[in-house]
Amino acid sequence: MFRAFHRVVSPSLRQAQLLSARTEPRMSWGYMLQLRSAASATFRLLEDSLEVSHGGTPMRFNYVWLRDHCRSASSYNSSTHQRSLDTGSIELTVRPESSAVEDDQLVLTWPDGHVSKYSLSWLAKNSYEGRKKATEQPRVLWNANIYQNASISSIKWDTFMSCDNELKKFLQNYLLYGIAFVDDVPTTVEATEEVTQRVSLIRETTYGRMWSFTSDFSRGDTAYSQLALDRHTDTTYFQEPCGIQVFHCLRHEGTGGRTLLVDGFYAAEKLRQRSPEKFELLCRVPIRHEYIENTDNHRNHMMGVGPVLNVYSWNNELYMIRYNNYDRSVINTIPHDTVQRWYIAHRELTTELRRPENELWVKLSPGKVIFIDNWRVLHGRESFTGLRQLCGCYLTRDDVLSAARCFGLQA
Ligand SMILES: C[N+](C)(C)CCCC[C@H](N)C(=O)O
Ligand SMILES: O=C(O)CCC(=O)C(=O)O
Ligand SMILES: [Fe+2]
Repeated sequence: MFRAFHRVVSPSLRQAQLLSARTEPRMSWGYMLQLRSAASATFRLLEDSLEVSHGGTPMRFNYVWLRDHCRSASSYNSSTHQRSLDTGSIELTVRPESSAVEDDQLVLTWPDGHVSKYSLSWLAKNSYEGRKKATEQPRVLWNANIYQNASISSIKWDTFMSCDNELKKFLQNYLLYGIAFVDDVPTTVEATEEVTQRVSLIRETTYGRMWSFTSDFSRGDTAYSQLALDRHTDTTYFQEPCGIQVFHCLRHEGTGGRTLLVDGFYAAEKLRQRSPEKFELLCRVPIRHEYIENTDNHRNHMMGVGPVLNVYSWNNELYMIRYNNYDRSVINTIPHDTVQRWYIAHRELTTELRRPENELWVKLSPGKVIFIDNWRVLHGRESFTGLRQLCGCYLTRDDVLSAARCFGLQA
């Protein structure tokens, strides 16, 4: 917080300070407010924005933005956390008529007399310059060793269902690693449904709400066979791929059938380090995925378009990988010279994803429910023999993240 004295620099002094300003943008009007305190900050009113220097990089706040983000009672309803102000009514050339510092707040008075107040901590937290350097979601990227050495304590059904602290612990694991387990779950579809509803809402898809399947070819997809499945993310053919995949193996009388898990972000970050331009290409080139099903009971034609790697534009942080070589459709969204470069980049990512040291193999035994971040962690399976029954569902990502945030976790 900044409880401070301030000093309004007189217009004659302003010129001098202007000249001494190093590489800062031209300040053609306004004046400087100086705050001296433990957290000292300097405010400068520039042509089109307010500049706040506080510690490191100066932060710039556009004037329309400042008016738009006014938290006064007439501009913002703090009980619904919604904006009341009509942004369309703000003059796009608006500038504060005067400014002052009172207590912990920067006070701007607009030409129509409206007064807006902003605390330094609020400005710092909401600046672009701050977000650019910050991480949206802290994660521990892993290969098999890293994950195993983390020795994450197991979460048990009983306490998970009754104790909020266990749920919080589970969500923390899930956010950090992109996978989390609940053990000792009764081996029924109903109990699996209950355990997932503790976390989020179920996302109903063409496969149903809760699904339970065996290798009976009941659907037109390789998942419904005994064949091995290479690492992939699911529902790449949705415009928004499902956020979370839940698996519970209710029974398996036979051999094989282990589950393969690979942290897609670990592999992608390796690619970013080794070949930034290949990483960048995979972020930029849109690829189509498709699911075409034409069986007696099911007719579907799904299509989703998006790059293999997705990063936030402001901080380049990865937030989604779409990787499914089975469901990837015809590439016709890029010119031929880019196609070759895309295959090279895709090959290097594939090589990373296939390194044996990155593979975490687990045998899902009845009672063990796994939650997989389908935007980050790839899954696959070993071929198997015998009767194997797997149930599970997809969850909505928004609701999982919301649950985590309500516990105060960063998500
Ligand atoms: C999970 N469940 C068996 C219901 C569906 C499997 C979907 C398989 C599809 N190829 C994909 O990867 O999205
Ligand atoms: O059978 C398995 O273990 C998983 C199959 C699969 O990839 C899926 O259902 O999405
Ligand atoms: Fe899958």
